[in-house]
Amino acid sequence: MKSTLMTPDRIVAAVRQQQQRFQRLSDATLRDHTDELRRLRKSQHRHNRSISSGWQRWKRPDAAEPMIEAHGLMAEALRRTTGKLYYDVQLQAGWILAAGSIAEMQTGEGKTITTGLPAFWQALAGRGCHVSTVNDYLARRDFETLQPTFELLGVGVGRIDSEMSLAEKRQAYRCEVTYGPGFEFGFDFLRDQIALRSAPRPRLGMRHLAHLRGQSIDKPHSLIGRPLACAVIDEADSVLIDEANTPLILSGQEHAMRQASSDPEAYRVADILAQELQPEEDFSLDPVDRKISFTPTGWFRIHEHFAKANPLRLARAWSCYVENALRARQIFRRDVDYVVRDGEIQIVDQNTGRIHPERSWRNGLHQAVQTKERVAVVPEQQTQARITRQRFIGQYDSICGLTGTAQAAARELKDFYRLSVVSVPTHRPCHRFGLPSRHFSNLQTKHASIVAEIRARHANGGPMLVGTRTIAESRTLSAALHNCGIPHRTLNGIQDEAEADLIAIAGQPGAITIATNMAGRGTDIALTDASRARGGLHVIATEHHPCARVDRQLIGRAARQGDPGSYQFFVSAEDEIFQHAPQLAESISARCSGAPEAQHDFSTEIARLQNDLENQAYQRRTQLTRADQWLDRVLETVAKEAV
Ligand SMILES: Nc1ncnc2c1ncn2[C@@H]1O[C@H](COP(=O)(O)OP(=O)(O)OP(=O)(O)O)[C@@H](O)[C@H]1O
Repeated sequence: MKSTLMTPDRIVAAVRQQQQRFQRLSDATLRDHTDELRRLRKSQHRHNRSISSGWQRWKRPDAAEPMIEAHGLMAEALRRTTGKLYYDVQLQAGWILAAGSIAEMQTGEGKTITTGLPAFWQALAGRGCHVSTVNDYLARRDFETLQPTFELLGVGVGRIDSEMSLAEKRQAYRCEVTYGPGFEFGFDFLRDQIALRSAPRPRLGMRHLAHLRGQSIDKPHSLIGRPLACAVIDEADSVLIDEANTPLILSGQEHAMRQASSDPEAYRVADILAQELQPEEDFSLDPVDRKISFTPTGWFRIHEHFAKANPLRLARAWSCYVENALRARQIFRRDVDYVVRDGEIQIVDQNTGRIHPERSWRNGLHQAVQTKERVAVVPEQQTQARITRQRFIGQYDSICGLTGTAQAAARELKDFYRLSVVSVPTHRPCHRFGLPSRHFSNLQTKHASIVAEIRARHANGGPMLVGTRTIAESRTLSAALHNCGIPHRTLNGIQDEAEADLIAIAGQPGAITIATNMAGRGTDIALTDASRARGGLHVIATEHHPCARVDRQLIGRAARQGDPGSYQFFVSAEDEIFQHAPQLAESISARCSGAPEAQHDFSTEIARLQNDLENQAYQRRTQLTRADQWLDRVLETVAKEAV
């Protein structure tokens, strides 16, 4: 007997059929259809039938019908507003997402417009849908792309960013679809938790009484968002996996803390001592875990010095000041971990390459770095609320996501978020061409070879993207190109030009763009016919990232949508990744003896190293989750005992 379940082909054919039907209707009639679907979705939700319960459920034709109609409407609205027709693979991915799974779509396959399909479907349920991206730039770009489409269908759409006032944000959250960077949704959630905590509690039994009367107890007026219903997460592996180790922390200044810890003299004295302490003799340094351990001699010197620190107002043990000062001097590097701008220390996010002026390190470390850099020491901030990303994501009733690099993280997505990954084929065959990696003994020879390579390729006139790990390296290469008179542009967060303007010209013939990880994910470099004819975008990756997915995202800037494109890695034994594998660094150096470049390919060994590092990171995240779950159980027990 033939199966009646909806297969990807049937789904696509059914959506196309709906779209054809809608093509004959006016914009106003499309809005009427949206209203009808809205009523249906809301009533389904009231009867608790509509929450995504997995991909399989939506393969049943009866369940699938409203979703097919919704996707047909969205497809027609997209055509009218942007002139684009969803590709079959995008409709398949939209379906996977709307059914609550992760869709793996290769880089450049058009995830931006695909997010519109699940967002529209979820918005119809009337509880708000967040479309979460990794940064402000992508949130704005994606919002601007789909705003006219949603508006044509009469769906309210808004956007949040960290610069907005609370009133502007409240307005954006009232919309049916809200775009924003994932971390900002998290911070607003924390702000609301603080507001709820400080609001007067209703008297015992009032909530129950109000419920019986069909009333609701008013929430504090200061709330920014509304209960978290659904999130469509772009670059899902970055948000759900890579950032899972970094909790969201909302800080503020409190009087007592300010009094105790803002004494710049304490940081200054600690900084002087940190410069006197000797490695090995007084302390040892673990660059991988970024930890300092003091030797007995070191402890003696710290306590000896304490006499000088004694009259100062200290917020914590004196040794913590010295340890922070040492970490600031030995581990935290300017133009790598932070930049100094406008008289401030501004943190660089190591995953995204973006600079975050609003962030600060905690427990006195930020002040230690300020002291080292001789900028004004600002009062220490105190944690007001914190939440791990996993716990925050768990607050949504349903989530789905998409990324070009999901399969490599499939086990973790299943274990931690109960999300399945479904791979979607590419729209056109991919023509990305990888050149053999090149290996050097030291940074200097590697940089010289990169410059020589750029110069040689520049003659051909194809556009180039040079992806660096750090701002410092982007500056080094930029200076070298400048000395050779090779015109180029730099995208590293401290450039003068606007990011969108730089991206807009990066695909033109002869364009050379040196960029940190800022351009590593989500960035769409559009080619011209002339640059296609010269082989498309060529990506030079100047270093391997510990996480292979990040490397794949970078090379995924080339050869998108069936365009030609190529990439090549340049590796040196002094690259940061080899801090985790000194023997491998030695092997590379040994193979270079007598020559600047190794005549051996180390790609397999490097892939193995990345795999090991990913496993270690996975273990760390598992521990964090277990600690979180343990905390949940403790809180639950305490709450039960209190009743
Ligand atoms: N259906 C379509 N018709 C025409 N052009 C499309 C279509 N879908 C996507 N594009 C174009 O393809 C390019 C890549 O799209 P987009 O940046 O959304 O890809 P992506 O999958 O998000 O990439 P990344 O993996 O790098 O984040 C864009 O220029 C976009 O306009």
